[in-house]
Amino acid sequence: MEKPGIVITGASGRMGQMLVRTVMESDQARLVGAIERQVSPWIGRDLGEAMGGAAIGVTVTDDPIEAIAKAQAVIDFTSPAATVGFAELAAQARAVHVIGTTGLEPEHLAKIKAAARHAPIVRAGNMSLGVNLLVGLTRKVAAALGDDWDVEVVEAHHNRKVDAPSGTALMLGEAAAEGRGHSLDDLRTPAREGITGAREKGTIGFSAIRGGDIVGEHDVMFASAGERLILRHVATDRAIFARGALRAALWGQDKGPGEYDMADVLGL
Ligand SMILES: NC(=O)C1=CN([C@@H]2O[C@H](COP(=O)(O)OP(=O)(O)OC[C@H]3O[C@@H](n4cnc5c(N)ncnc54)[C@H](OP(=O)(O)O)[C@@H]3O)[C@@H](O)[C@H]2O)C=CC1
Ligand SMILES: O=C(O)C1=N[C@H](C(=O)O)C[C@H](O)C1
Repeated sequence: MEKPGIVITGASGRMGQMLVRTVMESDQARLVGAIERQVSPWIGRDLGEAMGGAAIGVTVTDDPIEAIAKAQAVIDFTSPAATVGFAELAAQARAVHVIGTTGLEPEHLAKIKAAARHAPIVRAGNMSLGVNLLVGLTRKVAAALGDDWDVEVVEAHHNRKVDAPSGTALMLGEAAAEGRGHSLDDLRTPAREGITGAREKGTIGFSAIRGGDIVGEHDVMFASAGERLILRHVATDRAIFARGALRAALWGQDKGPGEYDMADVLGL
C-alpha cells in the first residue's frame, strides 16, 4: 500500500518546519504539499531550499484547495481562523485533519465539529506523550484530593506565543475539573488583577509566563494547608509535538468521520 501523503499548513512556522523535518525523516509517510499564506516569501519556492537545505521537490503554495485535494492527511499548526478553513477543505477531500492549533473559541470548535461529520479530525492542545499522560494523572489526583486543595495551572512559553492560557493548560484544567466531577467552565477562575478578593473554594486558576525561547512548561499545583503537590511537564524540543502529530495522521488513516484526541491515538 502507498504511504499516506501529508500536507503541512503554515510550513514556514516554528511547528511547520519541525513537522516538515519529521515527515521527511519518516519511512511511513510522504510529504506531498506545503501551504503558507499568500504574503509569505516562501510561496513558489521549493520547500527544502526555503528551509535552507537541498531541494525536495515540494513547492510551497498559497492554494490550499489544490494541495489538500491530493492529501490523505493535513497536519495543521496555524491560527484559529486558518484552521477552520482547512477543516472544511480536509473534510471535502476526506483527509485526516490533525489540528494542533490552540486558542480556538466556541465558534471555531463548532465549525470543526461540523467538518468532522465527513472525515476524521484529531485535535489536541498538546500532541506529546508526556502531556497526555499528565492529563490522566491530573484527573486522578484531582479526584483523590478534595476541594480544600486549590488547583493552579502554571504555564510558561516563548515570547512569540499569542494565546493564553495555553491549549495544554486548558487540557490540564479540564482534566482537574473532570476529576472533581465538573466541567472547567463551572470551576475556572477569571484572570487575576487588582483587588480580586479571596479565592473561591474548589476553583481552578491559571497563570501564564511569556519569555525568551521557552518551548513549553506546565505545572499543575494542588495546594492545601501545610502541603503542596506539583505535577510538572517540561518540553525542551518541539519534535515531541511533531512526532505526536504524525502518529495521529497515520493512526487516523483507517478511522471513520468524527472528532478524536491524542488519548484515542495513544490508547490512553
Ligand atoms: N498541539 C500542540 O502540540 C502544539 C500546538 N502549537 C500551536 O500551534 C500553533 C502554531 O504555533 P507556532 O508554529 O509556534 O506558530 P508560528 O507563528 O511560528 O507558525 C504559524 C504558521 O502558520 C501560518 N499561517 C497563519 N495563517 C495561515 C493561513 N491562512 N494559511 C497558511 N498558513 C498560515 C503563519 O504564517 P504568518 O507567519 O504569515 O502568519 C505561520 O507560518 C499555535 O496555535 C500553537 O499554540 C504549538 C506547538 C505544539
Ligand atoms: O505555542 C506553543 O509554542 C505551544 N502551544 C501549545 C499550547 O498552547 O499548549 C503546546 C505547547 O505547549 C507549545
